[in-house]
Amino acid sequence: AKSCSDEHAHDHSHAHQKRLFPQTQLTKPTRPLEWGDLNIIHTTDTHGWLLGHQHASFPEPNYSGDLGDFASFVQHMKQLAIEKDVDLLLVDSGDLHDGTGLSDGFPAGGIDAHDANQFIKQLPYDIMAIGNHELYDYINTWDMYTNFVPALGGKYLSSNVNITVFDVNKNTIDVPVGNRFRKFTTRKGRKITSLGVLYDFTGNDVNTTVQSVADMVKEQWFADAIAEEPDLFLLVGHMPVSRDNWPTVFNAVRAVHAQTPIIILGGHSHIRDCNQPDGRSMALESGRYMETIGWLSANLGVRSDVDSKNNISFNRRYLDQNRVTYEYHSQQNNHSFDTAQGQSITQGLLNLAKKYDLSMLFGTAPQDYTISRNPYPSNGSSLTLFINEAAPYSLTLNNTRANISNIMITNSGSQRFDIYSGTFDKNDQISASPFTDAFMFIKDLPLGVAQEVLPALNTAGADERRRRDLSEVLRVREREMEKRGYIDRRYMEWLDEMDRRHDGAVKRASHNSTLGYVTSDSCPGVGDDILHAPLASFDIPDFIGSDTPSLSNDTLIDLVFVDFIQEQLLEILNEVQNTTTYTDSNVASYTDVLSNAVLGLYAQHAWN
Ligand SMILES: O=c1ccn([C@@H]2O[C@H](COP(=O)(O)O)[C@@H](O)[C@H]2O)c(=O)[nH]1
Repeated sequence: AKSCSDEHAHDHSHAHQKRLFPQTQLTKPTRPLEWGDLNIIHTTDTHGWLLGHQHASFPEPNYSGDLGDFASFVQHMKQLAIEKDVDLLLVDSGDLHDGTGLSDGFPAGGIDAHDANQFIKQLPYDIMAIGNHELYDYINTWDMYTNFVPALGGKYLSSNVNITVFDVNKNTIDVPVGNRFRKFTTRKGRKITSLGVLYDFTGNDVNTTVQSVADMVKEQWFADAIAEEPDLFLLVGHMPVSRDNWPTVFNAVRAVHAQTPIIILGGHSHIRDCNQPDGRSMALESGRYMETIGWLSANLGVRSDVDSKNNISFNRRYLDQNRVTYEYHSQQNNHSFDTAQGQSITQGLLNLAKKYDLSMLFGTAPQDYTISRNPYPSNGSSLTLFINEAAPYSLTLNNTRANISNIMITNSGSQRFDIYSGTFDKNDQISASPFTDAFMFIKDLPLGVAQEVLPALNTAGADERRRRDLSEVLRVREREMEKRGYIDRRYMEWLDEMDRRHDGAVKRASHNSTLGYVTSDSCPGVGDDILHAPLASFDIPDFIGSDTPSLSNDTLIDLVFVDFIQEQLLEILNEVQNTTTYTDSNVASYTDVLSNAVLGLYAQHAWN
C-alpha cells in the first residue's frame, strides 16, 4: 500500500495539524529489517524537529513522521521483539535543543526545549546522551539537570560533562548533569555497560564543564565502570563516529576487554555514517533533525559466544522518518498503526505549536532558498538572502547607525535549514535560523581593512582543508574550530561527496527516484532503507558577508558581525592589519535584533 506523508502538502497554513489521509506518494521500503538477537533503534540530533518535516517538496516528505508516529513505531517494534524473543533497545545521542519552533519558539520567560522535552520523556529510551546544544546556555543545562534527568531514572548519561550548582550549604559544587555510566540487564538477560560521551566541545557556557575524552578515560570511575566484563559495551555519545575521539574510548575498553562486543552510537556531524573498528564492534551515526532513524542489529549469541573470538554479524539501516517506513517495518497499516500514546504525543505537540503560535505568518516566500543546493552567492541561496538582503534590512531598523556604511558578517552554519516557497511562518523562521545570537560591531574601520576580514576568515579554513595532509599545525587549527562548534562543514562535505559519487545530476534528471540521502559508509552492504537520487550540492564558505560598499578604502565604516564568531573575527582582524590591536573592548552591541528574528522582520517587509 502506498501512503503519503502530509495532507498539508498543498496548504501550508494548516501545517501544524495531524496528517490523516496523506497525499504525497512515498516509496515503500524494499526489504524488511534484519533482526538480530540484540537490536537498537537510534535517534540523534533531533533539535526540536518533533513534528517532523511539513513541506511538500522533496526531500521533505521523506521525513514527515512525527514523534507520535515514532512512539507508535517503537511500541509495535517492542511487541515484535517480544514475539521474536530478542532484545530491542532505544538510544539517543543528544542535541535536543535549538532547531524548530517547538524547542525555541517559547514565550518570554520560558526555557528552550523544556516543553518539547516533556514528550521525549514519554518514550522508552534505554540510554540518552548529552549533546553540545544542551550546553550553550546554562539555563538549558540547568533545566536538563533539574527537570529532564530525574525523569529518566539513571538513563541520561553525561560521562564527561558537569554542571556547577549550589549544594545544601550554598557552596558551589561540580556534579555530572546526568549519570556517568549505566549498567543494566536487558529483557533477555544481557548485561550492558553504557557511557554517554560528549566530544571535546569548548563552546559551552560558564558553570558547565566538558572534560576532554582523553582525560575522561584516565578517570578512576571510568576504570571502575569498565572493569567488570558485561555482555556488551554500549558506547553512546554526541561525537561523530568518524574522524573524532571514539578510538580513545574504544581502545581504553579494548585494553581491558579484548573480545567483548562493543556498539558505538554517535552523533553531532548530522550525517549517516557507519564503520567497524574491529570484527566484534560496530559504530553507527543516524543523521539529524528527525530525518533518519537508525537501526542496528547484532547476533551476539549466548555467553559462550560472547567469550569467543569470532567476528560478530552486525547489520545497520538508515530509515527515512515517515509513516510508510514505520508501517512497513512494524507490519501495520494506516488503520492499525497509531497507538493511544502515539496519538496523544502528536496531539500534545500540535497543542504546543498552537500555544507557541508557530503558524504566525510573516509573509509568503516567492521561491525556495537553500543553504547548499544552490550556489553561493545566487538568487536561490538562503545564505545570500540572509546576509545580502535580510540582515542589511532587519539589523538597521530603528538603528542610529543605519546611515553609516557597513559590512555584515556571520557564519554560514548559523543558517540551519532551507526556506521553501509559500507561507513563511514563525516555525519556518526559527527552523531556518534558530540561534539567539547578538550582532556586534566595531566602528570606524577603514573600508580597506574591513573588506579583508571575510576573505581572511574563509581562507584560514579553506587553506587548512587544502593542506590538511601537509601541516600538523593547520590540522590542529581545524580541530580547534570543530571544538568551538564549527562542524557544519562535515555535513556539507558529505552532501557534496554523495552528489559526485552517485552522479547526482544524471539521477535527478532521470526522475526515477525521489530526492533524498544516498549514503556511502564503511559498513558492508547498502545502508539506506530507500534508494533516492542525491540532492544537489554546492560548496559554501564557512563565513558569509554583505556586499562591500562602493567607497574609497579609507572611508570609515562599521564592521558588523554575529557574537558567535567574535573571538575568531578579532584574531583575524589583528592579522590583516597591525595599526591597532582590537580586543573585546572595541566591540559594542549593534542592535537588539537577534539572529533568529532577522528573517521574520525581512519577510514582513519584503514578502507581503
Ligand atoms: O549560538 C550558536 C550555536 C551554534 N551555531 C552553529 O551551530 C553549529 C553547531 O551545531 P551542531 O548541531 O552541534 O553541529 C556551529 O558550527 C555553528 O555553525 C551558531 O551559529 N550559533
